[in-house]
Formats: sequence, C-alpha cells, structure tokens
Amino acid sequence: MAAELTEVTATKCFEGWQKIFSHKSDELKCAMRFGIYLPPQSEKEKVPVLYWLSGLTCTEENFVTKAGAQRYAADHGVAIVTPDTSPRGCNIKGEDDSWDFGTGAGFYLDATQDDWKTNYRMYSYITKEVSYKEQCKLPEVIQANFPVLANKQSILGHSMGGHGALVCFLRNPGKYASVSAFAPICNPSECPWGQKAFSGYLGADRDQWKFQRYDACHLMQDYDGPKVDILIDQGKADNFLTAGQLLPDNLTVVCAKKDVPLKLRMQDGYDHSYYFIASFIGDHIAHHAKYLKAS
Ligand SMILES: N[C@@H](CCC(=O)N[C@@H](CS)C(=O)NCC(=O)O)C(=O)O
Repeated sequence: MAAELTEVTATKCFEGWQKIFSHKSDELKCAMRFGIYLPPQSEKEKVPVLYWLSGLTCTEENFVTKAGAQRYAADHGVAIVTPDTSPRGCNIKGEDDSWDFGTGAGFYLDATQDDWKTNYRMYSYITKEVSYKEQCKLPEVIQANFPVLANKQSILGHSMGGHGALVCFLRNPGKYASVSAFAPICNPSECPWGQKAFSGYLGADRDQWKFQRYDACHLMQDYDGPKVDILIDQGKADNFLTAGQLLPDNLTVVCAKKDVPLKLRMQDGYDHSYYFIASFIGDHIAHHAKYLKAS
C-alpha cells in the first residue's frame, strides 16, 4: 500500500513539476517534509532518482529554490528528492539551542544517546528500503508514490549533507550508482562541527564514533566495494574551509592510500553558499546521469 503523502505545493518548472510533500515518518516519529522534482520524462516512463542532502540550518526548500538544478534534471531526465535535515518539533531539551546541533543539524546519523535516539535517525530515514512498517523510510515512500526506477539511485549533498552523501554511499556498496559533494565535511571526527555532533548524538567516547561508522575518512579506509569515481567541488574562498570544518585534504590522503581516484576540484574564489552550488550543479547532475543511465 502506498504511504500517505500530503502535497504541500506543486509548481511547474522546465516542463516538469517541483513539488513539496509532507508525511508522517515512523522512523523519526514526527511529520517530515521533502521536495521532489519530477522531470517531464516521468510523465511517460519511470526515471532514475537523485537524493540531495542539504547542510546545516537548511530545510527541504533551500536546494529547491536556490540551486537551479531543475533545468539540468529536466535535460537528463532524473528526479531529485530533497529531504529535510533533521526531525522537527520533537520537544527534546536543547533541540533549538544552536544552529549546528539539533534542529536543522541531524548529521545523517542514527543517534545512540538517550535524549536523541528516538527521533534522530536520519541515516535510517534516508537509506533503508526494507521495513516492517509503512511510511517509514524515505526510499520506500518515493518508490511507492512516484514514477522512479527501482535500483537506479545516486546521492549528493552539501557540507553536512556532503558528509551524509559520502557516508550513505560508502556504507552501502552498490546501493547508489554514484556519489558527489559540494564542500563536504570530510572528516567529522576531526573538526569542531563533527565533534560537537558526534559527542551529542553518539556520546563522548571516540572509539564509539569509529564503531558507529559515520566518518567518510574512516569508511574510505575500510572500503572494499565496487570501484568509485567521487566528484567533489570545494570553493577556495569558503570560510568554513579555512576554519578547518571541511578537511578535504584528509580525504585526499586516504583516497591516495587506497588508490581511489578522488576528483577534488578546488574552485577559485567560490565560497560556501548556494551561488557556488548553482555554478557547478550542472556538472554534478551530468556526473550522476552518466552512471544512472549506464545499464
Ligand atoms: N548559520 C551559519 C551558516 C550556516 C550555513 O552556511 N549553512 C549552509 C550549509 S552548511 C547553508 O546551506 N545555508 C542555507 C543557505 O545558504 O540557504 C552562520 O551563520 O555561519
């Protein structure tokens, strides 16, 4: 049975439709919203799907209104799903105290700490396909309700969402056809944003952070899945790069050790904003379309 969705908005865009839906998530135990762009091709046939994961403070809407991705999704005939970045309104003590933890900062992990573990399960919400309940995980909801091809999906994201995309990809070899990221948090165990999030959601014990497997550098070190071709764009004028939050060099070192061909493009003059994302989103969608269209 199809999961129950409520259509919040539907807007025609490049001959396709940009829609926002809300649904009840059993996984996160709250109401969630997501965006989906349905390209014109989806009116006649099922299409591949891209999952976009946004960064700190975002909702399902930032990418939809600022990235300019719909033009390229229509050209390549791919749908784009844009989830929210955390559960909302769960009445957890401290959930709204800071912009880089709690609401808007779910970090795409399943929390283990008492206050957070019931709702903060973004990793399972984003990735899992098999469940014993309905209306639970996002891929199930998408498969059940929209004209998308099963097993033709890829993942990308920005900043915290770039970390999420790398983690979802590396933990699930073969599940996603390809991965890419804009200014991802590459080594969260070693940067202030990641350390704050991991301490709060996973506890103070750093051995547990390794055991829980939410750091792209650690995951890459252990990766033995199919060959990967990772595309990362990073602005050289990104203030979070200079503040040591993103650490792309650490990922470069691990990839070199593992002989993984990381395509890290350091882009002159670009910052951390959606202007940067809009400038290169066409390349990323083309990168994914290449793998999604290969049979
Ligand atoms: N609130 C933060 C900035 C947070 C931020 O830059 N978030 C990025 C992701 S890490 C973003 O996408 N913001 C939403 C937007 O630009 O629309 C600050 O004041 O420094």
